[in-house]
Amino acid sequence: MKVTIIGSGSWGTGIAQVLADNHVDVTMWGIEEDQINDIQNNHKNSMFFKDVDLNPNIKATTDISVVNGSDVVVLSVPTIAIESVCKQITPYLDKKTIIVNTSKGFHPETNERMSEVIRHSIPEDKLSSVVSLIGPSHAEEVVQRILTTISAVSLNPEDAKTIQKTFSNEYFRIYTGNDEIGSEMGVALKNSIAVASGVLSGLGYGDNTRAALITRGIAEIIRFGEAFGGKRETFMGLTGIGDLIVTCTSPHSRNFQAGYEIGKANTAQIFWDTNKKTVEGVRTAKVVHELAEEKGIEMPITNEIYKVLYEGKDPATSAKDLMLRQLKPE
Ligand SMILES: NC(=O)C1=CN([C@@H]2O[C@H](COP(=O)(O)OP(=O)(O)OC[C@H]3O[C@@H](n4cnc5c(N)ncnc54)[C@H](O)[C@@H]3O)[C@@H](O)[C@H]2O)C=CC1
Ligand SMILES: O=C(CO)COP(=O)(O)O
Repeated sequence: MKVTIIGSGSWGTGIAQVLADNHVDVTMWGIEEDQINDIQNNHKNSMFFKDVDLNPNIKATTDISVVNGSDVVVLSVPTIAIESVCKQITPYLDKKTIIVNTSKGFHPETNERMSEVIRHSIPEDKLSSVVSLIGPSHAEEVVQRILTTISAVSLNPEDAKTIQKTFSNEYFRIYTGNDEIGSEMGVALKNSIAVASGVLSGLGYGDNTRAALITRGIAEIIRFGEAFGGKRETFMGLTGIGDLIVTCTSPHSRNFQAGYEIGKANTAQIFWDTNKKTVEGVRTAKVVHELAEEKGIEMPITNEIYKVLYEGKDPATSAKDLMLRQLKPE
């Protein structure tokens, strides 16, 4: 089995570590020469994981023709880059290939889910199917082989099983699923709630507040996901509540970190002025706000985060407004 990983960032490196540990022939492709050289020559990706030794069998290159002959191609770039990397790899796909999506969010203009974007960007004769490999998994922990479970979700059950077998080992356990809509909605929407979790911590609120946010957050994720065809039970699994918990509670989460700085400063301007990291929940809040308005879905937390990020509302007022909304039964 030959696997190529597109993207040499944080999650691509986590995935490569798992595959190399499983004795899979794995090569990372990336555009950042420093990172690629670091991985190939020093077996490190120091930009993201200073003190972590990578499996020395991970190969890395800036030559896109490495995609040739791959049985599986894993896409580990931010959602804004998915369509363009699909177009870049297409000439080098020489058979029906399983494309593994690991990105969490929506297309920046069409608002499509990631599997939809990939199916629209890669011709049918080069695509076996799309498998979304998603769930609660901070790369910082996976590279250190900390026990992790996530899901291989696909409309093609055979390809989902292939990915399950290829990635599973004693520290990385993969379940399979077929609710593509519910799973991809769950992992996308949790990022905006994680920004809100960081904001609340930055404002100085505590554990009661976070528990309230996670509980009411999953309620609005379910309302939104069901309206688009996701199954309710999916949101109770790894790609729903599982990913919501890890992102809302972990200091590793860049969504949480971004929210924390916004809460501490009591303004999102600090984010727009300084952020250089991949923070998917910010754009997702905009997409979800727009789609929810169109469909008339009640999304109070996401809407407040949208107002903080895009309308200059101060987070302290947002938090109070959420508490003082019309009272209702749970
Ligand atoms: N970091 C994590 O723990 C996890 C991240 N994810 C998801 O994975 C996706 C990628 O995130 P990270 O790896 O964390 O981001 P990152 O910022 O650490 O790395 C992104 C990589 O994509 C590359 N890239 C960006 N635009 C590109 C383009 N046009 N062509 C080629 N390469 C390009 C960058 O050079 C970089 O190597 C996101 O959607 C994120 O939500 C999912 C699970 C865990
Ligand atoms: O999706 C993730 C963990 O499951 C990573 O979260 P962040 O993008 O917030 O770091």
